[in-house]
Amino acid sequence: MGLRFSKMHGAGNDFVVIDLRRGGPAPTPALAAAIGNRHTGVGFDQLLTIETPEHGDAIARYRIWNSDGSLAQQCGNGARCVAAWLVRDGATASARFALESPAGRVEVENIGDGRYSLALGVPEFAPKRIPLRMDFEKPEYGAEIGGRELRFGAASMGNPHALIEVADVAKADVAGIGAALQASDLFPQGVNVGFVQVLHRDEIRLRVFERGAGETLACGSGASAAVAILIRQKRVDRLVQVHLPGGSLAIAWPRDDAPVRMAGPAAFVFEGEWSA
Ligand SMILES: N[C@@H](CCC[C@H](N)C(=O)O)C(=O)O
Repeated sequence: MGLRFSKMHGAGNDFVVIDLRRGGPAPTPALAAAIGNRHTGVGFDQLLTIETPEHGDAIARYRIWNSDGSLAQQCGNGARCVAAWLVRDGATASARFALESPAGRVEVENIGDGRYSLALGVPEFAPKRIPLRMDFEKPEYGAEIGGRELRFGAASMGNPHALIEVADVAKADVAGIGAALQASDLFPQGVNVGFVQVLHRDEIRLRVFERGAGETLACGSGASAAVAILIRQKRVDRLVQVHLPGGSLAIAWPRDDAPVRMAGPAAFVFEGEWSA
C-alpha cells in the first residue's frame, strides 16, 4: 500500500496533501523533494501533512514542506486547502473552526462556494523578528544586490517576506532579482520575494518568488505581507484585492494589532497514491 494523497490548489499555488492522523512517518526532506519533482514525481509548490493537534480545540495541525524539501512555517493558500480537505473529510460540521500551523493557531471560516477566510497572524516588522540583517526598522530598506540598487519593504507573517515595488509586474525580473535577494546574506533564514504593482488604494498586482519553490502562481502569506507592508507605507487602504497570476485573494488588516485576514478559494484536483 502506497502513500495516499490529494492534489489541491489555492489560486494556482499547488499542493500535495497527506493525512498522517492515523500514524505513518512524516516525509523526509528527500521524499518531499522527490514527490515535488514536476518531471519524475507528482509536482507541487508545497506538501502539507495533516496531523493530530497538540493542544487546544483545533481540529488538526499541519506542517509545510517546500518543493525543495525544506520546511516552512506559514502557508496561507495551504491553510485554506487543509481546511477544505478537513471539511470534505467530515472533521467538522461547523463553519468556524481552528487549525494549528507551525506559526500558531489559525482561525478559519468556511464562507461557502469552496472559499475560506482565515486569520493568518499579526505581521511583524522588527528586523530581528523577520529575520533581516538591518539595524533599524524602516518602511523601506535599500541595499546593493548583485550590482543593482534595490529598495524593498520587509515583514514576517510567521515566514520572511521582502516586497519590491515595480511599475509593471509583467515586466519584472522576478526570478533574477528574487534569486539574488535570496542568495544575499541579508535574510539569514532566506526570504520570499514579492513584486508589487499598486493599481489603486484597494487593488494591487503581485508576483512572488518563493523560498524553496521559485515563482508560484499565488502566495497567500506573500499577499498578506505585501498588503501589511503597503499599509505601513500608507500606500493602500485596509482592505485590498490582490491579483496574482493564478487568481485573486482579498486581504484585510483592520488594525495594527489585529491578525491579517485572507479570503480565497481552495480546490481539489485529483486523488493519488505514491508507491515509488
Ligand atoms: N505558498 C505559501 C508560502 C509557502 C512557504 C514559503 N515558500 C516559505 O518558505 O516561507 C503561501 O501561500 O503562503
